[in-house]
Parts: sequence; C-alpha cells; structure tokens
Amino acid sequence: SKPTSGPLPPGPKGLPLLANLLDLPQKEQWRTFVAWGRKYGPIVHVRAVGQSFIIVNDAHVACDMLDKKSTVYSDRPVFMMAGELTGWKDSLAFTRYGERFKEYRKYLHGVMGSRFAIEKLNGLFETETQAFLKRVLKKPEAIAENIRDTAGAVILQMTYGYKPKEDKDDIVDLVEIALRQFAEVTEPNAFLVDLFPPLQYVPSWFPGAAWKKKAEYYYDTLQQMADVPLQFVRKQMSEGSAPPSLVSNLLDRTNTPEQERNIKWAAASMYGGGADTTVSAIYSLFLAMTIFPDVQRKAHEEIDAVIGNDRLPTFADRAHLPYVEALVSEILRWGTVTPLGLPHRVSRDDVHNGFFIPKDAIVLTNVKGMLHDPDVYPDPWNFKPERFISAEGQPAEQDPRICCFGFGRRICPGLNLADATVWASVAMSLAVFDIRRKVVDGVEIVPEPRYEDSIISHPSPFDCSIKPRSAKAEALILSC
Ligand code: HEM
Repeated sequence: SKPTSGPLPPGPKGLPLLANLLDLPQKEQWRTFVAWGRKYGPIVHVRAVGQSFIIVNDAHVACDMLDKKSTVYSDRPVFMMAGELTGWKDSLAFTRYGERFKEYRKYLHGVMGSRFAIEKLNGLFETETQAFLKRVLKKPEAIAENIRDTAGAVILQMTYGYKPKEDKDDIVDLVEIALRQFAEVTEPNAFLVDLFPPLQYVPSWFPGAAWKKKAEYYYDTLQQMADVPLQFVRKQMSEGSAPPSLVSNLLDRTNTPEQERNIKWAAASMYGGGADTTVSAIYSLFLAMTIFPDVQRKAHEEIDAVIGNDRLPTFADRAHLPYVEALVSEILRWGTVTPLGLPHRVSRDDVHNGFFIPKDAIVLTNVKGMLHDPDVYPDPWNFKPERFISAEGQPAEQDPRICCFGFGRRICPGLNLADATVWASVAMSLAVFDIRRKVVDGVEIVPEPRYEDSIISHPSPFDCSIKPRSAKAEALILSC
C-alpha cells in the first residue's frame, strides 16, 4: 500500500516567529530557488507565516507530481489582493478547482483546445501578422506597442468577434488598464494583505488603507473589462450581425444565469491569460535577434532558400522551416515568459518521493530555473536554436514545452494559440525585416537581456533598429 507519511522535504530552516518569511526572496525569486535546489534537492519545503511552500526545480519531478497526480495538484491558492479584492478570482487562472473551473476550460477548449480548432484560425493569425508588419514598418520604434496591439486584435476577434480600431480603441485601452493593474497587484509580496489576510476587513477610509481604495477601484475596472465587450456581442447578436466567436457561439443557446456568468468570465480569461504572455515571447524575438545576429542570419538564409523573396511564409510552410521552428522553441526557453509558472495548491495530503506534501501547501514550479539548468541546456544563456535540432549522434535538447506552459489540469489552455501566433510572428517578421543593434556615435549598443520581475515577465525596454531587408521586402509588406 502507498505510504501515508514521511518527513517534509528539506529546505531552509525558519526563524522562530516569522517562520521563513525573511528568507523568502523579494526579487528574482527563481534564482534563490535554484540555489536552494542545489543545496536541498529537486523538492524543497519552506514555511512562511504559517503557509507551506513546495518548490520544484526539476521538470521531470514537476511532471511526476503535477501531471501524473493532477487530481491532487490542480487547485489554486487564494490571492487576497489580486483574487479576492480586485476580483480576478472570477477569471480561470484564479478559480479554485471545481465545477466552474471545468466549465471555463470546456469553453476555452472549444475555441483553441486542439490543433484542428486552431488551424481554422490560421487565416486570422496570418492577416493580423501582416497588419503587424505594416505597423512595424510605419513605426519601428514602437515595437512593444505594435506587438501588444496585434496580440490584442487576435484575442478580441477570437473571443468577441471584435476588430479594434487601428489607432485608438476604447476596449483595447480598457483591457490595457486592467492588465497593468493586474501586474501591480501580483507583484511578489507587494501587498501586506496577502501575508495577513485579516487585513481584508479593514475599511477603505481607515488611515493607511489606501491599498483598499485601490482594490475597489481596480475591481470596477475589471468588471468593465468583462462587461463592455460582452455587451458589444449582445448588441451585434440582436442586430443579427455577430461574426462567429467564442462568446457568440456560446451565447447562442439558452443559457442559465450561471452559464452566462461563466461565459463572460471564460471570455475575460482569454485576455487575461493570452495578451501579455505572447507579447512577452514576441518581444523576446526582437531582443534575441538584436543580441545574436548570427541566429538571425541563419533564419534569413533558411527563409530565403525555402520561400524565396516573392511572398511571405504561411502556415503551409511551417514543416519546411526547421530552423525557424527551433527558433520558436528557443524563444520559449531563453525568454521564459512565466518564471515560476502559476502556483498550484495541494488538495489533500500526499507523499511524493518519500516526502510528505501537506494539504493546502502551495507548489511553485521554478520554470525559469528548469529552462536554464546547465545540465539540461548546456550554455543556457546563449540563444542557440540548434540545441533543438538533432544532429548525428547528438539528440535534441529537451523541448521547453515540457514545462513552459505549466502542468496537470491547469496546463495553459492557450498553448496551441500561443504556438501558432509566435510562429507566425517569427517566420513573417524575419522574412522581411532586418533587426539590428542601434549605433550611437559609431558604436553598436548590445542590449542586456534583462527581464521584468513579475508573474508574466517581459524583456525590459531596449533599443534596436528594424528595417525592411530590401526594397522588395518593403513592397511585399505594403502589398498585403
Ligand atoms: C507564450 C505564451 C504563453 C505561455 C508561456 C503561457 C504559460 C502559461 C502557464 C505557465 C500557465 C499556468 C499553468 C499552470 O498553472 O500550471 C498558463 C495558464 C493559463 N494560460 Fe497561458 N501561456 C501562454 C499563452 C496563452 C494564451 C495565448 C492564452 C489564451 C488566449 C492563455 C491562457 C491561459 C489561461 C486562461 C490560463 C489559466 C489556466 C487555469 O488556471 O486553468 N495562455 N499559461
């Protein structure tokens, strides 16, 4: 029979009163977790203010726990500020494991859960990536904004059949504000209420409770973010002009109020989960190409040899561009989008590899550590797509998708969409653009590969120059 007890996994020892709160790093937690992993092994236990945290540093161990025992490891912790007080608890990523969770996942699966569902959207991805190339040609210095607008346009069309206006769009602006607020409330340990939940009962007029006012204000923004596009679809449906979309397909039927609520929040979860993540990956493409010109040269060569210069690549070319394919994998690895994945919560006591894993412990997967482990990825800070191409006598290194999209029943529901949109951005951008270092006073400036420290981590802003590769490339962009 299975063992039912054992010692807790090893980890840093606590201070008597605060437990390990002071040991918990505030910045770049993943680096400290790697150090703990080296000292204590792949499963580390640490306690902070009465809460057990289990930190997993090895992708295979994480799969054994979170994939294979997914009924035990698929709940989420309660986030006081971001979840309860500002209302993100209604979105899929923050929803506890249960009936609502299953219904949200079913809705999202319908629109992007299989290759087949995603292939139906290839036309949309190609058209929107063409629009992206035009935006970059016109305003190369606004690259981050251009990436963001494109990701937003794809998701709003899939989810609501809503095509944002080119220059300034009210719904895009609303979503942007809500996402910025989300980033603020999910910064590690930014709000004391996350450590001391009873603070949630402090009234907002109380001296020193400005954070509570902030939470109320952010709550309103989020409700608008979920309501406004839904009203747009309802209006279009009543006029008989709603294009197919996640929401219009689901609202078509006779829904109970609970179902309507779930449709609304499943839809809002698309934006919450999908916009910022692919944005980070595509921004990493531009960063990596600026730092590693040889990689770009090889991608250019492959595209020129396979596609030529008279047309843009399409999804039909995907299987014929192995270097571009490997480049996509290397972006997902090198530019890790979610350094610690999302936290999972343990639903019942478990024993894993002889260690006791208590119910309600929070499991943190050190995805960035896993994807930069020199034993798995030699020379991990080097951007080297070749690592994913097997050569004679040399197998390819481990696919980053083993951990970059998370685990178990919580695995990213948007992974096919992410894969397709990142591929289109890489293949089509490199077909026509030359991404170079900025030259200041005759000196090339090599950007530092720095990333912002948050749940969804973006490259810090950097300078680069983006120009069409030739007059023909420019004409190609303008003609599509
Ligand atoms: C490169 C792009 C992306 C990466 C690296 C990524 C990564 C992740 C990760 C690590 C998780 C947490 C999984 C876990 O808890 O174990 C997650 C969850 C999620 N992702 Fe993604 N994601 C990406 C793109 C997308 C896209 C395009 C969408 C949708 C349009 C999306 C929607 C979601 C949602 C809704 C969740 C919450 C799932 C749940 O809690 O059950 N993601 N993603």
